[in-house]
Amino acid sequence: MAATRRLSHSVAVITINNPPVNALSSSVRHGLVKEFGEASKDPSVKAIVLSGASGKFSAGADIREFSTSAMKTVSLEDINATIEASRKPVVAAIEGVALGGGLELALACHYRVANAQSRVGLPEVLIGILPAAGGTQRLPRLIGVPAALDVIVRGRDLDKRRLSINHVPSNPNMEYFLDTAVEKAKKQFRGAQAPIACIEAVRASVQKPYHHGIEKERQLFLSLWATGQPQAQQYAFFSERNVGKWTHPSGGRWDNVKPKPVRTAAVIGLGTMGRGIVTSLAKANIPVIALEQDAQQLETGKKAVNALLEREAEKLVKQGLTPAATLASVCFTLDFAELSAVDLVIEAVYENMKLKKEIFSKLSSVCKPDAFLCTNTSGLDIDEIASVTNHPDLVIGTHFFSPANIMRLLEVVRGHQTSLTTIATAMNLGKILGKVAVLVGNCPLFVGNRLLGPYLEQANYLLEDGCYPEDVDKVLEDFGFAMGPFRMMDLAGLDVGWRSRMEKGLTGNKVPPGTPARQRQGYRYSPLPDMLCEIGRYGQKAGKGWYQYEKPGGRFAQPDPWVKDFLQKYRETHQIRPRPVNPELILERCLYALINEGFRVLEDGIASGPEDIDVIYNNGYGFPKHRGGIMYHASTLGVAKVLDVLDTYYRENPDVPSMKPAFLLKKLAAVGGPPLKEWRTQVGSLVNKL
Ligand SMILES: CCCCCCCC/C=C\C/C=C/C(=O)SCCNC(=O)CCNC(=O)[C@H](O)C(C)(C)COP(=O)(O)OP(=O)(O)OC[C@H]1O[C@@H](n2cnc3c(N)ncnc32)[C@H](O)[C@@H]1OP(=O)(O)O
Repeated sequence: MAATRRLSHSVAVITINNPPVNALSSSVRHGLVKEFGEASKDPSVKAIVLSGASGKFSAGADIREFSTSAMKTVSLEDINATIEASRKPVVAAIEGVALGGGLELALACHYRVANAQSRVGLPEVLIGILPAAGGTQRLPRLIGVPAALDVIVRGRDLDKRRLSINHVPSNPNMEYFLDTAVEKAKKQFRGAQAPIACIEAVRASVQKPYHHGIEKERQLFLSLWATGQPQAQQYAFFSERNVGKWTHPSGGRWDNVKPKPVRTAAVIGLGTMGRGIVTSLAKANIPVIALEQDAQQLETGKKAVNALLEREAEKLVKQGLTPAATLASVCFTLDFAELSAVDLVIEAVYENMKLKKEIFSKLSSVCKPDAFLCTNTSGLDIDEIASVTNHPDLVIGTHFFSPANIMRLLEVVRGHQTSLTTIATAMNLGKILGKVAVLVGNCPLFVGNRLLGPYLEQANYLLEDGCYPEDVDKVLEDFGFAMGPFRMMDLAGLDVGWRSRMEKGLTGNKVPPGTPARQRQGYRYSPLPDMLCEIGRYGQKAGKGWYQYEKPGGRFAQPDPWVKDFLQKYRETHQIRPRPVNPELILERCLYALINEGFRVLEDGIASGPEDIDVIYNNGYGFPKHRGGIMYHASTLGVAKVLDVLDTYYRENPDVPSMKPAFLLKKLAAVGGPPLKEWRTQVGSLVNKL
């Protein structure tokens, strides 16, 4: 786990060896104590070098040990204190990664040398804790409080090499500076405790001698641990890694099916999604052909892609890096024939089955026979799209999230005939693009958007019952969501859902005459969003929706007196007596709707485990990571409680079928509410559609 070798006569090199990332597990820590003790005692050793095997210094504490008694054995800070106190010079030789406890170890050394490619940082805050092995005390002493806060509170990597691009630390009014940082972190991280604890620990480095600071750091760690947030965030961390390990009932798996290389790609359609996808491919150095249907749209798309690439380049330059992606790696065309040699195509035209089928049929005749054909649909049937091609086994859904060059989530949707190689290639492409790819089954709206349905339905019912959009949004944003449902609808555009409801005959002229306004097929229905669309209130892009904005396309949502008046009149028309709905109830109704649909997705075999749903919702829909995810949250509430609340609601509202408790939820409650990691086994007995 840690071994020493001698260089020349006098230098001892201690190497941490714990594949794959040299995490500082209990046995590594014991190894370090032993090797360091021996090197210190050996009179022939004049200097000690600490390094990591396989080109990685260390990714920090072993996160899997946090919930175990192994944490209580020899502490990293004790090791750090011993290293720092050494009379012999100790040098950290950093390669690859020095993250978290790995960097704290390096900070305790007397000198640090790093190769130019190393990633150095304190990402503890991202898994709900703080750097509690002296990091919050030593880093401010090394680089000053403002720079240290930036690294510790945001979990950012330290700038690679070019110190000249850093601001000179200046702190005339430290208390005010730190108080402001706390206020900012509260707003930015919405309920996450780790960033606040990080700031308080750094405050201790300013106010107190080192050993007091270290004590404070430890106390803060322990109180953070008691909040449950670290456990939730660490679950989210491992879930993101687990979803890459996809499996298929036929026995195909991530580790026994080889992806094909994607050397060239094409994107069809240069609307918002297409532009982002082209940029994402170009950033990953994949030459891409971008196709539009007419010269004007092609030119507009080209300008937009250029602007996105420039923005990406600016970001890299600010970090002291050299941008690789340029417009030169993108070829713009109107001619399908130019797609004849590409390895993979991503269709990103608007959501219309007829159009998508026309495109796929054309692709099937112009592309080479082994080209992978992906559709960026956000919910249409992959099998129907595949049915018009010669090779339905090469067709797969790649559902990107907007803006596609920034959002990390990629839902990879497998059709019934999609081959294992196609799955492996799409999942691998996600990785190459720097995304977290989750394999899901084919059902209307897939996983993420399917869950949105019952959630938005409840949000609309809350307006009918007496709430206003800002009341509902506030509750969900206070819970930690990046955005409440109404701000989210305004951002996405209300017309998207409206068009889909018109196609389904839920609104517009296909609704049978005599249908009650608030009912469809005997079930409760809220026509509120349709009514907004009918008068052009499509959301942000129209300058008005559930809120009003400073201008069309404006971003600053303001409660709109018109909406208040509209809702009051609506309630009067339908003789609804408004009643106060307390925040707990708002939260419960929206969250439980999400959770229940999550259980249905699992029982339908559309997602292979609760972690998959959580990764999708955390990364695509702004669910707060410090709460783990929707399904993780359900497990902390307890399935019995969730079932009880849903049961009560459904008994009182039998016309809202989305709240009828899922079969799997009942099954889990019946077997005593096993821990989340055992849920897959319960799902296993149900039909797997993946
Ligand atoms: C009880 C109270 C006592 C109070 C005292 C408290 C003492 C606290 C002590 C010290 C504080 C220090 C805390 C920490 O150091 S926390 C850890 C901080 N480090 C991180 O968050 C880094 C996390 N890892 C990564 O970002 C990446 O994994 C990477 C950049 C290192 C490598 O990325 P990549 O090459 O893409 O590989 P993967 O992400 O897929 O990872 C490979 C493999 O390794 C596992 N893994 C990664 N990091 C860790 C880790 N720190 N601990 C355990 N396991 C880790 C990862 O899960 C993958 O595993 P696999 O899926 O099984 O292959």
